[in-house]
Amino acid sequence: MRLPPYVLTSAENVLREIMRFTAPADTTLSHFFKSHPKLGGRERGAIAESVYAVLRNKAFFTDRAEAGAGGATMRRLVLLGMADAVGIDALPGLSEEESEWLKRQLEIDRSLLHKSMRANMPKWLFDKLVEQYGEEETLALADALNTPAPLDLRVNAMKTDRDAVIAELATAPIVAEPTPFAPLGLRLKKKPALQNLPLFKSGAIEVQDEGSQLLAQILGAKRGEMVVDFCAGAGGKTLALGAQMRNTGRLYAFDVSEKRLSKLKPRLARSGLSNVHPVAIAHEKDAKVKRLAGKIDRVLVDAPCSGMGTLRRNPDVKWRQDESAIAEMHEKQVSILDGAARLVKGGGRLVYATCSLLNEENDAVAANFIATHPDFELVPMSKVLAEQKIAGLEMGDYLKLLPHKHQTDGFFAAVFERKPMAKPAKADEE
Ligand SMILES: C[S@@+](CC[C@H](N)C(=O)[O-])C[C@H]1O[C@@H](n2cnc3c(N)ncnc32)[C@H](O)[C@@H]1O
Repeated sequence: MRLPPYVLTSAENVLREIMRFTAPADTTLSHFFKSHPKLGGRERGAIAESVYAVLRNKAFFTDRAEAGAGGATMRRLVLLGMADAVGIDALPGLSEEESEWLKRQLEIDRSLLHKSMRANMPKWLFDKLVEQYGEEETLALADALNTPAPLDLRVNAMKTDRDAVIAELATAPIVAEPTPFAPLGLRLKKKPALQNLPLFKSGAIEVQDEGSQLLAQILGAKRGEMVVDFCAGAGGKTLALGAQMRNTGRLYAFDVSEKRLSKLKPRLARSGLSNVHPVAIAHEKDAKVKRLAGKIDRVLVDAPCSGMGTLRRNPDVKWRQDESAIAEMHEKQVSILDGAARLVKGGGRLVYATCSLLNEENDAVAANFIATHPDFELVPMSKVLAEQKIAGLEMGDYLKLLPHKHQTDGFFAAVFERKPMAKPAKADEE
């Protein structure tokens, strides 16, 4: 069935705003939908999907749209996005010329394109990835990053188990399969609205990428421990950690953003957890952090990062940043990790994690930490995965999840253990 003609104009308007790259695409889209309450579900879906298709394919689509004759470039860009998202047959009011042009563009064999255009990335990012992964793997990685992510769920083990959730979803009917690595993960075949399901309202499920679930798991938080989620944000990993601790012990959720922490509150209420303590801090050296120095069993630093591992969901991120932003991130990450490390007690663990694919934000931060913190040692990821009984992931020192290999977002993690504190000498004790 064809979409109504105003869908194309709406998509054009919102895309024009998003392509100024002054705000995240999902924020602009959600403002747009709020101010256009009459748009129906199918129309909203088509607008959002076409905008994301343009952002994923921007290098190629812009080249094609600019080369096209007649009419405005922005309309051609939207036509390419819409055709990609919903198919040419659903597009309303195309002139014969537009229809022919669109068909020709969709028939282009993209494997013959220049490599960085095929990867649909800014050149600086493509070059960085090629340096790290080589050209062939970068293209495979780019293909995966330019494909929409599946919808993953985490089952809240405090409330139910995976088999029971699969059975209840099937009555909706929603098809879900266990994720390959995370023991509480489910992957859905489609992207149904979940908010009104009793499973969601009761906190039995949360939406969470399998990679994020694994990051929380490798912290290895146990019952009764003192744990800090240093960059908790809206608490995706906090909720997983709290359940892992079986709602015992004390789990501090720190973040510098009160706004993000406030989004944790309703999720906490649904989850049934009462061991979580959200704390807004001013910065990583805040007195609230210092007060807990040397007292914490496990600290997770899910650091702010470029987010290049999440391009399947946030394709605008690659167009909104440049190389200088990555260098700034590195400095910030080093400082946050240093601040968080003070919390860890002797024998305790510190996990540094990002959703970036770039060495500067990952290996380089971990290497800097080890070089400047002789009281910590690296725990090889192969050992951590074995401890957690996570099978099927071949890792060396670090966790490196890659969309084209593991079907997760791109994630990095390093685990450090603080050496036991030296006992005070006898004379000191006396
Ligand atoms: C990758 S996000 C965290 C996502 C979250 N852990 C989750 O699973 O949903 C990084 C977070 O770090 C926070 N942040 C930035 N600077 C910080 C700092 N100096 N100390 C603590 N948190 C910080 C940001 O506000 C942001 O919420």
